[in-house]
Amino acid sequence: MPGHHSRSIATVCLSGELTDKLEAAANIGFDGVEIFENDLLTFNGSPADVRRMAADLGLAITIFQPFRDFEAMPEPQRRRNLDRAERKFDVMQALGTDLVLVCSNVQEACIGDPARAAADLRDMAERAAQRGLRVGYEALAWGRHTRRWREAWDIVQRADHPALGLIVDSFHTLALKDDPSGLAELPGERIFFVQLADAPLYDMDVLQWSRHYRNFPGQGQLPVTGFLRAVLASGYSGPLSLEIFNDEFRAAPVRQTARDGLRSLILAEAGAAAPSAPGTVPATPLPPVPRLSGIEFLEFAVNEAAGRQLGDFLGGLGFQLAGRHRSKAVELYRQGQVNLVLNSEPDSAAASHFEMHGPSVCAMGLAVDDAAAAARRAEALLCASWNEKRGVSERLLPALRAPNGALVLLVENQPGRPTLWDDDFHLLPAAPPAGPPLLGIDHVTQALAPGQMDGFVLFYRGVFGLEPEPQLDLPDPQGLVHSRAMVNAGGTVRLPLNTSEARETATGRFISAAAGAGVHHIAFLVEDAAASAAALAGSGAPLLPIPGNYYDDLSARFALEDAELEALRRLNLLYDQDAEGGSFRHAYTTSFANRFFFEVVQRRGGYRQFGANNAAVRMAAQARFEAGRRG
Ligand SMILES: O=C(O)c1ccc(O)c(O)c1
Ligand SMILES: [Mg+2]
Repeated sequence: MPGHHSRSIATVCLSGELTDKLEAAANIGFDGVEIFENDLLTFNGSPADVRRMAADLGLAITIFQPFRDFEAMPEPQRRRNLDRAERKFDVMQALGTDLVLVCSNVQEACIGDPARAAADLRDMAERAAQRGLRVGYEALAWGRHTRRWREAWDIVQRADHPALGLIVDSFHTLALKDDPSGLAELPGERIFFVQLADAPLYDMDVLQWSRHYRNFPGQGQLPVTGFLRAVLASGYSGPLSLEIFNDEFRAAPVRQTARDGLRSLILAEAGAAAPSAPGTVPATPLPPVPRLSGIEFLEFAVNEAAGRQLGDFLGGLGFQLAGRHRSKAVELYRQGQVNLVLNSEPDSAAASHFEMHGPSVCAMGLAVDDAAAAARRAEALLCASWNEKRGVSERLLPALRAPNGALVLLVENQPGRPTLWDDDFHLLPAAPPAGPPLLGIDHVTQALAPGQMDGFVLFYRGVFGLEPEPQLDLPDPQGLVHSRAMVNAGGTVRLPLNTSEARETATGRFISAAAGAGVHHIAFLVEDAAASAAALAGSGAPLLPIPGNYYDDLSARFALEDAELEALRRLNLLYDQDAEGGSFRHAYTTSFANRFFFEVVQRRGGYRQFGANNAAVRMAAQARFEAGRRG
C-alpha cells in the first residue's frame, strides 16, 4: 500500500500535445491526470484513444474538467445545461473517468439562490449516478454567487445526493484570504477531489492572477501547506492534483515541468505531514533539510589554455595555487577561506560542461552536516545523481544535478578529521597572503533563462531549505533584470537568481554567451572593502570603473563623511544602507572572458541584502566597459 495519496496533475500544467503531456506525467511518476477539456478538443484522436493511451502508461484519468456555467440558470438554459451534462457524461464514459468538475457559474444571468443551485446540481448528480458517474462542485474565486468553499459546501449539503461532492482548490481559497481550517471538520468522503496550486502575492484581478500566474506549491507565497493540512485532517483519501495555469509553464519543456510538479507535491505532502503529528512516521520518508555551513568551493570547467588564463586572473585577485589533485588535472586556488577549483580533466563531468558552455562554473561544493542524508533527500526529490570517477582512497562526494545540469557536491567536514583537500590534493606550502584575506564566499549569483526561475526556486528550497526573498526588478540599460535571492536560515549560503526577457542585458548576454543558465558572479566577503579594493587596485586587478555622478548622488542620499566618500570614489566602491542602519560596501571586477565576474563585499551592522540599489549603475558600467573592450 502506498504511503501517500495518489498524485495527479492537470494536463493544463504541461506544454505540448496531449500525448507529450501524458508521457511526461507518467514517466516522472504521477499516478493520474486531470484531462482538461481543451486538451481533448485539440487532440486528433477519440476519447477512447486517450483512455487507451493513459491505460498503457499506467495513468488514471482522475477527473474531466471543467464543466462551466451550469447551476442556477433560468429556463431555457437550465434544461439545455442538463442536456449539455449528458454529452459530457458520454465523453467521461469514453475516457473512463467517473468524476466531472463543475466550477461555479460566472454568468450574469445566474440566479443568486443556493436552493436553486442545489436543485440543479442534484438533478445533474442523479443523472450522473444512473451512469455510475459523480459530480464535484468547485467554487471559483470569481464565481457570480459561489466564491468560497463554504458557499459551495452549503450547496452540496442542500443538494444532499451521494453522487455530488465538494471539490476544493487551494488557489481559490487562499487568493481570497479565506480560512481553510474549517475543511478539517468536513466528512472526508464528501470531498471528491483536491487541487493544489500556489502563486506569488500579486495585488491584481483574481481571475487574471489565477489564469496566468499560478505556480506549483512551494514556488509561490500562498500558505498551501496549511490548506493541505486542513484538507487531510478531514480524512480525505482521494488524489492530490496540481492545477496550474501559468504562461511560462505553457512554454516550458514538458519533462522539466512534470519533474518540478512531482517534486512540489512530494514536498507539500511531507510539509503537511511533518510538524502536526510529532512521533508519527510522515507519509513520505523524506530526510530532513541539511544544515549548510557554507559554500566549501566552486569548481570551474576549463581546458588547459582557459585554465592558465583563469589562474592568472585569479592570481590578480590575490589567489594562489594551493594544491594539485592527486589523480586528476585539477588545481586548487585559495585566498583566505575561499577555495576555487579549476578542472581540466578529460572525460569528466567538467569536460562535458566545458564542451557545452566554455569556461564556467560547473560545480558548487556545499558544506553539509550529513552528506549521505542530503543525497537521499535529493534523490527522493527526483534529483539526478552523479558519480564522478575517482582514484583509490579519494573521497566519495555525493553529487546531484541542479536544474541546469551543473553539479552540487555534498561535502561533510568533521572536526579533527582530514579535510577534502587533505584527502584528495597534494597541498603546496602556503605562501604569505597577497592582500587582506577573503573571509568566505558571500553569495553566488546565477543567470537563468526566461521561465527557469520557478524551477530553480523549488530546487533550492526543497532540496536545501533556502528561502526566496522578494523579487526585485533591476534596470539594466538594455532591459529589466528580475532578481530573487535564495538564502538559508543561517545566512551561510546566499544564491541570488537573475532572469531577463531582454537579450542584451547583462543577464541576457550571459545566457547567450554561456549557452544557458549558470554562475554569473561570485562575491567574496571581506572585513574591510576599502582595504581589499586598495590592495586589488595596487596589484593591478581589473576593477570596474564607476562614474562620478554615482558618488555625487551618494552624498545626497546618505550622510557620509567627506573622507569616506572620497575613498569610495577613488576605489570604485559602491555603497548601500538598510533601514536599520546596516551598511554595505562592494566593488566589482570586470569580467573574465566576457562571462563571469567577481565582487568583494563588506557587510556591517547586520546588512542582509545585496546592494540592489546599485545594480543599475553596475550593469551600465559593465555594458559600457564591454562595449569598449569589443572596440
Ligand atoms: O480558470 C478557470 O476557469 C478554472 C477552471 C477550472 C478550475 O478548476 C479552476 O480552478 C479554474
Ligand atoms: Mg481548480
